[in-house]
Amino acid sequence: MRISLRGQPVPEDTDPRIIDGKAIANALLADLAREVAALIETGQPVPGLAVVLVGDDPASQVYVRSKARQTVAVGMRSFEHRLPATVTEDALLTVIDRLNADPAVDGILVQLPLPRPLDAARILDRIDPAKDVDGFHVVNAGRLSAGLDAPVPCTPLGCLLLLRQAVGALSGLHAVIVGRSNIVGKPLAQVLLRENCTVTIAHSRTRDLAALCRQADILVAAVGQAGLIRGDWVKPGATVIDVGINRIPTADGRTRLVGDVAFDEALAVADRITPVPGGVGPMTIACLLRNTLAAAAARRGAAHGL
Ligand SMILES: NC(=O)C1=CN([C@@H]2O[C@H](COP(=O)(O)OP(=O)(O)OC[C@H]3O[C@@H](n4cnc5c(N)ncnc54)[C@H](OP(=O)(O)O)[C@@H]3O)[C@@H](O)[C@H]2O)C=CC1
Ligand SMILES: Nc1nc(=O)c2c([nH]1)NC[C@@H]1CN(c3ccc(C(=O)N[C@@H](CCC(=O)O)C(=O)O)cc3)C=[N+]21
Repeated sequence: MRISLRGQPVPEDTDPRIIDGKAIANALLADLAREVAALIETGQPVPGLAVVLVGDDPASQVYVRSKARQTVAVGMRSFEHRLPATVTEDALLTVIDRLNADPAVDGILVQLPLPRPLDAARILDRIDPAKDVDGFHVVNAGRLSAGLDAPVPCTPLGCLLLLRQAVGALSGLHAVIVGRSNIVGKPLAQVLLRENCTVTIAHSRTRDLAALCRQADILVAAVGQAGLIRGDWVKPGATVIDVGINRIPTADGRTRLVGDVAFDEALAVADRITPVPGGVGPMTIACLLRNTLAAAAARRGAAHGL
C-alpha cells in the first residue's frame, strides 16, 4: 500500500493518470454553493432551474432526478415538468412560454432526445436565450461560433475544465474530436478553437480514423459506440477525454456503463484519461448549475465570481 504525504493510505485505484471528474465536479459544486449563498445573502431571489422531461425514457429519468437533487444541494430551486410522450408541439411550446415569463426561473433545460415527432430545434429556439443554460438556442450557438459572449454547452464546458486541470495551457495543441453533434462535438470545437488549439472534427465518414486519432495531443471521443477508440489509436503522451456513455450487458445479466474508448488499452499509452463513469458525466451536471448561476446573476445585474 502507498502512503500519502499526510500519512494517509492511498487507495490502490488512485492512478494519477486517471482524471477524477467526480472530484473536480464536487469541488465546482462546493464553489457554486458558496456563490449561491452569497447571492442570496445580498437579498436576491434564490436562483431557479426548470427541467422539462417529455416521455418516460428510463436513462433520461435518471439524469433528470440527479440534476434536480444536485440543484437543491447547491441551494437553488428546482422545477420539474414532466409531460407525456404524446404531448403536442403546441402544448410543449406553451410550457416553455410560461417558463420564459416566470421570474422564479433563471434557467430552462429541455431534456434530449425528444420523442418523435417533436421538432427539437423548434422547441429549443423558443427558450429565452437569456435562460438557455444548455446553450443550444441557435442564437447562442451562433454567438459562440462568432466568438461573442455566450453560454457554453455543459458537456463541452466540462471537457474544457477537465483539460485545463489535466493539461494546463492548451494553446497550439492538436485536438481531434470524434463526433459532430450540436450538443457535444461542434460546440467543443468552438471552445477549443477559442483556447488556440488546432481542431480537427471527425465523424462516421472520416477516412482512416485511427491514423487521424494517432496525431492528436488531445483526443475526445463523443460517438456513442462502446470501445470504438482502441489503444493503438492513441498517441503516446496524449490526453484522452471520453464523453461516450454506453450501457452494455455484463455476464451476470446486468448492465454496466462504459465509454467510447477501450479504457485499459488507452491507459497504457495516454498521459491522462477520463474514466466512465466518473469523468465527463459529473462535470456536465456541475456545469449546468454553473450556467444557471451565471444566468441568474446576469438577470439580476449582479457580478459573480465564476
Ligand atoms: N458525459 C456526458 O455528459 C454526455 C455524454 N453523451 C454521450 O456522448 C456520446 C455522443 O453523444 P451525441 O453527441 O449526442 O451523439 P450523436 O449520436 O448525436 O452523434 C454521434 C457522432 O458520432 C459520429 N459517429 C458515429 N459512429 C462513428 C464511427 N464509427 N466513427 C466515427 N464517428 C462516428 C456520428 O457521425 P455522423 O455525424 O457522420 O453520423 C456523430 O457525429 C453518446 O454516448 C452520449 O450518450 C452525450 C452528452 C453528454
Ligand atoms: N438538454 C440536454 N442537456 C444535456 O446536457 C443532456 C441531455 N439533454 N440529454 C442527455 C445528455 C447526456 N447527459 C449526461 C449528463 C450526466 C451524466 C452523468 O452524470 N453520468 C455519470 C453516470 C450516471 C449513471 O450512472 O447513469 C458518470 O458518467 O459518471 C451523463 C450524461 C446530459 N445530456
